[in-house]
Amino acid sequence: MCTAANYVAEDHYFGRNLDLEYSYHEAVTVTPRNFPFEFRNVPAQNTHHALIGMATVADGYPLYYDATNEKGLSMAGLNFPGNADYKPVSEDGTNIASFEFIPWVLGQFETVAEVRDALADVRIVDTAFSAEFPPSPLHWIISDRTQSISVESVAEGLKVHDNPIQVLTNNPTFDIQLFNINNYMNLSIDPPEPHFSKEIDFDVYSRGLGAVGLPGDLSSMSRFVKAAFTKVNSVSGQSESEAISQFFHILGSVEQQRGCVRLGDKYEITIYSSCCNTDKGVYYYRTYENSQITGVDMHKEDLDGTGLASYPLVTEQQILMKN
Ligand SMILES: C[C@H](CCC(=O)NCCS(=O)(=O)O)[C@H]1CC[C@H]2[C@@H]3[C@H](O)C[C@@H]4C[C@H](O)CC[C@]4(C)[C@H]3C[C@H](O)[C@]12C
Repeated sequence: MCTAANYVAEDHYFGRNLDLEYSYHEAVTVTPRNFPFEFRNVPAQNTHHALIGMATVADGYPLYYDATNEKGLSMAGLNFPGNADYKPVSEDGTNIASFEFIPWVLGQFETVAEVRDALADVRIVDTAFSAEFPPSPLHWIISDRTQSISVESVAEGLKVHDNPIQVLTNNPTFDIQLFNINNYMNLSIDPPEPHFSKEIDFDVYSRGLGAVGLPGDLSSMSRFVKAAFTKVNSVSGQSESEAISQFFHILGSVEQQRGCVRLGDKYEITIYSSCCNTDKGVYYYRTYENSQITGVDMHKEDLDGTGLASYPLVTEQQILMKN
């Protein structure tokens, strides 16, 4: 399971939890403007926007999980098993393999509106990157400072949904996730007013009673509601430190603790949580065992270069002893 969110304080932030029971040796990876982005069925982008995000680099190619470009456009792929349906390559339209979708979008566009227009012609195709990396069943959230869309390649074709909550989790399809929010419209950050009955003397005995009924389990639909409630009600100061802290708390509201979701002999955990300041091009992350925030600044790299810069995750706990 995974959760992604888009958030605006003074600056614009985008990030995600990657929830999984294993790792693909992901690293924070900067792709500079002149790294040649090759695509299997459409022309290469030899010059493009620079990107920063989390990727597995395979055969010199950045397989991005989530990324932001230097214009602030951001995108994340989340598991969508049983629903993702990629198509065979066809003569017409723009055929983009699932593993190419993030670089193809972030390489050339600046806003969600531009992406939405371009997607009218796009087919997500079932081409594998390699035998080792077959297509993963994904759907995507694409965000800029003002709006988000969810993109789903399903049996009926490519669906582009407005995402007014600006959160994405996993199954089911996004239209159902959004409809399900209706069931929680009574939740509130304020103390509840008794509507149950005039005959009963209710006692507001605890803080937080306005949100009784907010799901706390780790299923995808529940995480969507929990992350949505936390994010849309989030209040943070405008400083970088306050905004990042708040963003990690939003993701923390739906993180996975080892032991709560069993998958055979393993447990799903939040491998990393990320928060990219898309205005400044700084990618922050924490890992399951490293609660310290680590950052990589794309503007410290040679963005006019041709080579990838990849920073393996710092996964060891950093403890500040005071005596
Ligand atoms: C599994 C990851 C998503 C995490 C997630 O949503 N888990 C929930 C599981 S579930 O809902 O409960 O089933 C996804 C996100 C990005 C994916 C990776 C990226 O797409 C980059 C490459 C793409 C290649 O085609 C496959 C390997 C891969 C390296 C992908 C492996 C895997 O599918 C990743 C890591």
